[in-house]
Amino acid sequence: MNRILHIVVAAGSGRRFGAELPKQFHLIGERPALMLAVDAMRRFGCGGTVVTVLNPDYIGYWTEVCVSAGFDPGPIVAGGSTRWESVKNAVDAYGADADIITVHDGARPLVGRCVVEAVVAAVASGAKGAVPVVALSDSIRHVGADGSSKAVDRAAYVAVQTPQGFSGMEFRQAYGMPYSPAFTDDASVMEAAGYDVSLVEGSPINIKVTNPSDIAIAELLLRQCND
Ligand SMILES: Nc1ccn([C@@H]2O[C@H](COP(=O)(O)OP(=O)(O)OP(=O)(O)O)[C@@H](O)[C@H]2O)c(=O)n1
Ligand SMILES: C[C@](O)(CO)[C@H](O)COP(=O)(O)O
Repeated sequence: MNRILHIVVAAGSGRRFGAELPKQFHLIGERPALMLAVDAMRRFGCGGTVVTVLNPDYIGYWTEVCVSAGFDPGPIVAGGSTRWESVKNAVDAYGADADIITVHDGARPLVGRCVVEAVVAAVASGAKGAVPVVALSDSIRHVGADGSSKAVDRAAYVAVQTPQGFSGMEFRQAYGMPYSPAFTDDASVMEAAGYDVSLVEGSPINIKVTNPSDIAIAELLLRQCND
């Protein structure tokens, strides 16, 4: 049987969200976004341990929120100043013997069963990495260094979501390599280490809370999911 580690990264400060309380702690309906994200990985993640990565300044706060909601926070790891460092800290602390490691944004509270299971199944079937993607619905332009822009073929691009899943051995090796500012997600870390990543179907509902208006959108989507 595969040993699975799910890492939920939630150590960001939410600069674009712009509130004093980081976005992952804001309520979506009745529960904080992070609680929904952790709960989804527990329910849909095919077993395994769910570890949450937090800024050390918020570990006490989050533990209190969980206790008063009767929610088990599970293992918590201190994050770093980049998403890459936050993931690395969790891999170093809990990933030594995991066959499959997934990483999910604590700011994606609405991830559903189909997406999580598709990611885990792809890795369990031999993919070194699997990422959920969705088609783009806006037109896309390439912007040059001089500010000029040119339309590009949007069919050649997809938008990437989380959770992203990986074979444990290769993931540990990839996260043993030096940091690059080009790493925007875990698939880019794996690719830099020479591994191919497979695509699975994501979901338009699996949005990342990034700007304040995303809270209202997430609440509407959550209500729709529960109807
Ligand atoms: N040092 C960091 C930075 C980000 N994250 C997490 O990675 C996910 C995706 O990052 P993003 O949406 O960029 O969150 P923030 O970094 O908080 O937002 P911003 O870039 O607007 O500051 C979030 O769940 C965030 O908490 C993390 O664990 N550690
Ligand atoms: C990991 C991610 O959510 C995949 O789309 C995304 O790359 C995070 O980007 P951010 O700039 O840290 O929000």
